[in-house]
Amino acid sequence: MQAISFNVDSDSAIKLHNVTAGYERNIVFSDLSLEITSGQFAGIVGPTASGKSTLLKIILGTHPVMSGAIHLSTRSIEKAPPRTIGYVPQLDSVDWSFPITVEEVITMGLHDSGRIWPWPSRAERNRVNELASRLGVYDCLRQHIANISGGERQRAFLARALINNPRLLVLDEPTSGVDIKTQHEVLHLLGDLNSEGITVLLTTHDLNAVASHLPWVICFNKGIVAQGRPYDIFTNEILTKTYGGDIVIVKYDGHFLIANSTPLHFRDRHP
Ligand SMILES: Nc1ncnc2c1ncn2[C@@H]1O[C@H](COP(=O)(O)OP(=O)(O)OP(=O)(O)O)[C@@H](O)[C@H]1O
Repeated sequence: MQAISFNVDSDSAIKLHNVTAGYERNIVFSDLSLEITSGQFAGIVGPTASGKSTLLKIILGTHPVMSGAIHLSTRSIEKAPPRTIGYVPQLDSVDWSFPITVEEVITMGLHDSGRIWPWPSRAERNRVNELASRLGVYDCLRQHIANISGGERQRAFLARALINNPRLLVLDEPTSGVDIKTQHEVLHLLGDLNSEGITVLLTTHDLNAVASHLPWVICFNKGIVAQGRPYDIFTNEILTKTYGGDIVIVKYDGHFLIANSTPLHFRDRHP
């Protein structure tokens, strides 16, 4: 049963109430309640198969919930709700052999309601060019999507997600498969979009990127383990509860670094 409503008066961008979701007989999470306030920049972290993508899919409405309700805000999205959510999929799931240029990828994000012709209008073309310039892929517009770098692909898909001026941006692992510098650039870009008023919700496996770029984190493992500011939430206890592994947190001078195992030589000296 899918129960999604669009709640005009709420300050929440997303509200889940007692949601149970999964696949046939595999219930991934049950009775999940979660609220993401409008204007939030939040990251969901958790081990593989913990249900992060499933959570995004039910928010996007591409996967049904088994029970419970989802409320999405609002103000600007009453007329065409789903299209005001921009979505960037996990790029691992994209078939790069598909014959499509960067320009076509971005243009595909345009919804076709009310359009007389199947091709973009001059204004839409200008918007594609403007977004491609802003995201640094203007020079790649005519190139095949297979022939650009991982960072450029991430930016092209981000441009596609932004083409309808969404108020909510949902991204599945935008920091995977790119180098550290590109990860920082992508997260800076998302921070800039967030400061322009777009609510951003993403999943990632990169705890250090979350720690240094995001104001809010949700530790998730088939349910919410904890949520809050990374500095408060990334404790040994919470991360061990989330990942169940050997996690080391080094805090120094207001900064911190998270490693997923203790180096062997350190273990030998500190058994
Ligand atoms: N289409 C599907 N059909 C059946 N089971 C699925 C499907 N998609 C995911 N699952 C199962 O649901 C569970 C949660 O998967 P999900 O993809 O939400 O996890 P995740 O936290 O996003 O993992 P990762 O970090 O590896 O992307 C897993 O056990 C997975 O095998």
